[in-house]
Amino acid sequence: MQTPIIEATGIVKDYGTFRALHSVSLDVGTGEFVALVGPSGCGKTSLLKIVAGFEAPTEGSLRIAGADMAGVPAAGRPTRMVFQKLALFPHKTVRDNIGFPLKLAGVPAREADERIRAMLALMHLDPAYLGRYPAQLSGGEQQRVALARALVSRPSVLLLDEPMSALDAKLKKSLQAELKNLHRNLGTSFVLVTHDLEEAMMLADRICVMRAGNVLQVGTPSEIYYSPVDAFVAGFIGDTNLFPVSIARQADGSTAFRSPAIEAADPTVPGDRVAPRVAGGSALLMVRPEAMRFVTAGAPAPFATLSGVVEEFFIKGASILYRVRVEGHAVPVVMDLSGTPNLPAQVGDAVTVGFDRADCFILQE
Ligand SMILES: Nc1ncnc2c1ncn2[C@@H]1O[C@H](COP(=O)(O)OP(=O)(O)OP(=O)(O)O)[C@@H](O)[C@H]1O
Repeated sequence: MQTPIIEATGIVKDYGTFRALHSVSLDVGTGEFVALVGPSGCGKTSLLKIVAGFEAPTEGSLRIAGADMAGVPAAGRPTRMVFQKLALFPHKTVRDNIGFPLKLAGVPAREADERIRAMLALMHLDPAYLGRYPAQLSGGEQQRVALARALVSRPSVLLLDEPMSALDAKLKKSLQAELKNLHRNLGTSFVLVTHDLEEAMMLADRICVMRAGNVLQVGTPSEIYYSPVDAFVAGFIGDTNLFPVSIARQADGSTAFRSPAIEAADPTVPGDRVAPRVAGGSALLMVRPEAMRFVTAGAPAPFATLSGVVEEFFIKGASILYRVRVEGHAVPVVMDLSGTPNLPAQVGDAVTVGFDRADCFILQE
């Protein structure tokens, strides 16, 4: 990570007797894009509001750009926040909405006009919109105006609280692309709260997974997806296979596993394919659905196999999702379609499913 712009250390937040954040620590690098994800009520918005200065932490320290933020009001911080629910002034035009922070800062009219127009162009909004009121814009356009207003004062950090959740799928896609471009071009650090995991994976340099007021894991999308710290993170970030196994750690750092459903000549995985907290005894063997394949005659033998019967399948455009019943469990298998209409298996077919050692990861139950 580059030099941190945000350093949140041991942040506790109590609302009355309810503790919403339990000693949360998170650093965000200068120019970095971090997504906060986690189930509803886990404390994402509380953390964002503490960074923005809309809530004070009960305990802990927050530094932004090296300065302690204790007692610094929201307006005095180098941060701006964009909310899920639009916070545009309904009775002000687009020009006055975007220009509002500049007016507060006493920026001369001519410079303000130039900056407002530059923001409009950056957000791909027509200058003819300057005289319109928010109600005369689509939801996506309103969010672009809200982004323009947040960015016009050139903050070091942009805080985004589910800015796209009220938009339809198509608008959402275009605004996501816009955000990615903005981030690339501006050098501003972004912290995005989102429920949409695909969005987090697509946009963020690092993802912070929270649960019940705690940070469970912070990592790149690939670390979170392929090396989750526990079964909760694994299941939260995408569909996955979690096979119950009994394990024994070996002297050389590798781990041997046993499962009645899985056949393998040498059932061991290297130490780097085991989550740090895993001890011995029972554990879960994770294999992502797209790392599983049907075993066919003549193809190289996989590391391990399971036998079952195809229960159902769904064609999802370029790929196909199979659910294979193995000893009472439905095992998801996702494969790319080869471009032919011939499917690799039909419902009711007996199949052998295989996967490679490099695609295994062992987690605590
Ligand atoms: N002002 C408040 N007073 C009392 N409790 C609050 C207040 N704000 C939030 N909470 C509680 O704190 C917890 C965390 O809320 P927060 O809004 O930070 O969660 P979240 O992860 O952003 O949730 P969501 O994804 O649903 O927006 C929740 O249980 C919520 O009910």
